[in-house]
Amino acid sequence: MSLAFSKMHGIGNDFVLLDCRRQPFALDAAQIRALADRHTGVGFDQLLSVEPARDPTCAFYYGIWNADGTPSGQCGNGVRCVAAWLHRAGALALGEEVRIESPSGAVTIRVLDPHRVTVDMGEPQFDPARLPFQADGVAADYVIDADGEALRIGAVSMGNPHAVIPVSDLHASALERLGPLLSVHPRFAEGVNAGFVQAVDRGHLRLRVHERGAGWTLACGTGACAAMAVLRARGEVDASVTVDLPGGALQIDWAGPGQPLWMTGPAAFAFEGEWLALDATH
Ligand SMILES: N[C@@H](CCC[C@H](N)C(=O)O)C(=O)O
Repeated sequence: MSLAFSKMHGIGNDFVLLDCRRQPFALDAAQIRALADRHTGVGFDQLLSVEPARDPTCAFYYGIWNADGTPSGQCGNGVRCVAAWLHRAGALALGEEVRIESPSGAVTIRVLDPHRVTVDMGEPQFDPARLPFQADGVAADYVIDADGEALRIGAVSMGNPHAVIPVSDLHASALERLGPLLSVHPRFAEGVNAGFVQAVDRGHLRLRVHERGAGWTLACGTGACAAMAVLRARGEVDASVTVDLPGGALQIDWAGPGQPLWMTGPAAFAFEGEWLALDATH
């Protein structure tokens, strides 16, 4: 048996997207890892499925799995690709605002042009229990032990867990060690996406993210939302910020508590394909 797929990316964070609107998603973790293999499979940071909605107020549901086969609750670059894919499939008009359902709840999407999408990602959640992150209560920053080193981090959920670490040098060699170490830090019971952020000015950030389940990626959409939200909650950035990631830039807008956060950026098609090794993985 074979599996038809679309290969897409959002500023270099790459995806295999499956059309599961008529047949249910049926891959197990071993098959996801085989499909994710960049030498013997197709290769992706995340696998996305587009499925019928479970929530009647939403038009579709999308599932998210990391390259290591683990599920996630949210994917910022992925949801823009889902929106562009729905538009190309004729299921979403340009400019139409539609709610779609992620594993962590509904978001609202709008396709601005066939390759640019804006998304209401909901309100950032700072309660440590939402990540989950082991801490006594909500704080602007937390000190955690990373291999004997005391690190100051922010923690926020965008539907998935994020640690945000302000740094003065995004290319410091210590980050290569700290990213993988933080992603599996024991205070984050379900792992965490570790974002290292350098503030250029109040409207401009630079960011690198070591993603839970995928490693260093060229971009992380929820990571950009998380970095902006943490610095905005501290009063260090304005309500509209450009976040530069290794693969490109995202626009993040958040007025503050009680308001939704908007993420705007590109979504690109690479190719359509058919994976022929579906049965060979078992
Ligand atoms: N690349 C994504 C986030 C994907 C999921 C993440 N690795 C997790 O496990 O939560 C994005 O663009 O947000």
